[in-house]
Amino acid sequence: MALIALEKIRHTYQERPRSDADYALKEVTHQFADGGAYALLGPSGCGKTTLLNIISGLIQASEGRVLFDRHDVSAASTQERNIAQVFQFPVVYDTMTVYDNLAFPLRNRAVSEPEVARKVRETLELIGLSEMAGTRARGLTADQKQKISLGRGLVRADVNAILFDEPLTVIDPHMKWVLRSQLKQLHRRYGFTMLYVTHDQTEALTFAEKVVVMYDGEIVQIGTPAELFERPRHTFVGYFIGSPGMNLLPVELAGDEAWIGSTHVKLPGMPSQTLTGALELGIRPEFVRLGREGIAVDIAKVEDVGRRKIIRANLEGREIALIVGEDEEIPAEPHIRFAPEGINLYADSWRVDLGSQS
Ligand SMILES: Nc1ncnc2c1ncn2[C@@H]1O[C@H](COP(=O)(O)OP(=O)(O)OP(=O)(O)O)[C@@H](O)[C@H]1O
Repeated sequence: MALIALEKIRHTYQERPRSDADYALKEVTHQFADGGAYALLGPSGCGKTTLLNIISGLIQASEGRVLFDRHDVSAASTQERNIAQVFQFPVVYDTMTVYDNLAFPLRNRAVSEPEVARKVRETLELIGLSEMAGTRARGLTADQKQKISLGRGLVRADVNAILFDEPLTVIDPHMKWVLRSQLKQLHRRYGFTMLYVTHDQTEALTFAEKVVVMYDGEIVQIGTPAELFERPRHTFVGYFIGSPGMNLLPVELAGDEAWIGSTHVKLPGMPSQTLTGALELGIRPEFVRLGREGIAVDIAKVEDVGRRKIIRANLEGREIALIVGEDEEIPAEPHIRFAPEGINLYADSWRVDLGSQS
């Protein structure tokens, strides 16, 4: 396994890029620790696959360098980089048996047959295909074939990293959950460096130790699931992670008070910098309290979602989502309060340090 460093990586698919907007990746500098489990999370088109392919060597970046353990591999092929890659759709040899499909990458590297047998059996067990070792791949279902692809990625112990690009798309929901937990266990057991591309926050948050959130060709935040939830650095992270996402309300500032129309909210601290651009107060639905005191609101909608209720309230024409327990009573004259530890301030979409907060 290797430490993977990206230095000032930029990439464009256009021959004559004129501005930043022509770049699929605007500028990425980041180190993926040896043995780390990372998810690259972001909406369709934000540059996740481009970044993954630059790491694997399928694409050469227009600018910048890729280093594996401090060696410059920018010009090296995927094979030279010794990377295993699992794609969204199965890549299997139809005429081979399930066993031979998994043995193939090992035999290619002249691994001894007893070792091939040991590794293949172990991997078959992991992906739940032991019973099918002797079956030809041709007749298998799409999700069985994808399990073979996963197995082929996992069978080699000597790779520098395993890269997954939305590998569970074709797998049914229950098996998705099983495989995700198995990947996590495998990471704990063998310490592979794993990078996992997804646009699904549940997948990212359950798989990864660190989540790399991408938006419009840039990394906007790298953090643990708790950090992304508690302190989103960018409004996109607040909105994209969480269900429902963070409430974002345009505000005007007067000292340590934020004004939402004619309503004011005391901030937990004073901004430590001069602010420019549009200001927004961000608060997750989990930190909005419902009661008989505070800011008067109208309730527009109540949704029952299992053990909690999502309430959509209306404050001076702006919608605010809040989450309450399933048995919590909705007062006849509802009011809300913002828990101070949940209040964030954003200037031009970036989080402002409020002194007292971490
Ligand atoms: N081969 C290509 N030629 C031209 N443009 C491309 C090519 N591949 C990707 N792009 C563009 O680059 C941008 C980033 O695409 P990329 O596939 O990396 O995003 P993504 O986050 O992986 O999205 P998805 O989840 O839909 O795969 C998009 O605007 C896309 O249209």
